[in-house]
Amino acid sequence: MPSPKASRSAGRSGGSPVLGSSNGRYEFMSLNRAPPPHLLQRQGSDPATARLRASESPTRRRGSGSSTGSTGGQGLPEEDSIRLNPSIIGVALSSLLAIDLWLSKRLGVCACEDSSWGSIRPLMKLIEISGHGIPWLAGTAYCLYKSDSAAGQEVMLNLFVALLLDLVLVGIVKAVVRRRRPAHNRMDMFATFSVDRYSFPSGHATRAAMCGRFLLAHLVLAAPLRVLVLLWASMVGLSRVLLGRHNVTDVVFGFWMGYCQYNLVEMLWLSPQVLQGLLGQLA
Ligand SMILES: CC(C)=CCC/C(C)=C/CC/C(C)=C/COP(=O)(O)O
Repeated sequence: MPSPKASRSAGRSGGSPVLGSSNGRYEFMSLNRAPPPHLLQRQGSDPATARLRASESPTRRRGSGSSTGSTGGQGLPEEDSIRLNPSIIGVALSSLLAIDLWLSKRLGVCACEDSSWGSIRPLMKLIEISGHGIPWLAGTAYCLYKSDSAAGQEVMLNLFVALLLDLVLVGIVKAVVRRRRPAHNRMDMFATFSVDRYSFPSGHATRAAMCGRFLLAHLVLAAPLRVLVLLWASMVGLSRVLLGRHNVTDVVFGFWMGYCQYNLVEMLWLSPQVLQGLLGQLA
């Protein structure tokens, strides 16, 4: 008389779904266990699964052939189940990057004058300049010089330091990641550093997010102006993709990085006492 286990196996080979039911109950396959042969056969016929399996570690591929024999189907060694995860993360990352490249190319509608939205390229370039480091540094230095209140000087000096910090941090990440700008970008940007040939993250997006938060937190602005700040920051980010300067992920990460940079600025905030010391040393 066949054992219940044997009859379940027989039922499966008779065409039950991959993660289907036997005796009316669903079964789920552990990632740590080698799949039964009938599942391997099915997976091999599915191109997506075949790609997944091809990216598995050699150890796992070796193991899947012998594990039922050597371990009696009890499972693979711990190290093998750990190695499976990076391959899944790898597939997820490559898919995200493929979507990113495809979407960014489609959205790069102002990349040159004869692009589909090429007529608004000058407007996008104006928005680009509004988020550039030089006008921000020059404007902040001017306000610092003109400010006659201690509170105003404190805010402007901290904004100036924040802008310098942003340039340094973005420069470091760009130099480490070294992601090329999109192929459809025309490198006709105003005043760039050598690291600015790299695109990850968008320096304009980090600046827009950080300065946007800074202005909202430290300037007393009426509601329409607060909305304008948010709109400006969003437009700076969007214009990077429309101009073909960046991929979408460069801008999304840039916004996140700028948001976090503002937290850092708050932590490192230069107090009036420190300021007086600094100004005293300068004088
Ligand atoms: C005083 C001083 C060191 C000024 C340097 C300002 C400068 C050249 C900033 C670079 C701004 C820039 C072109 C960033 C690149 O932005 P992405 O959004 O294209 O990454």
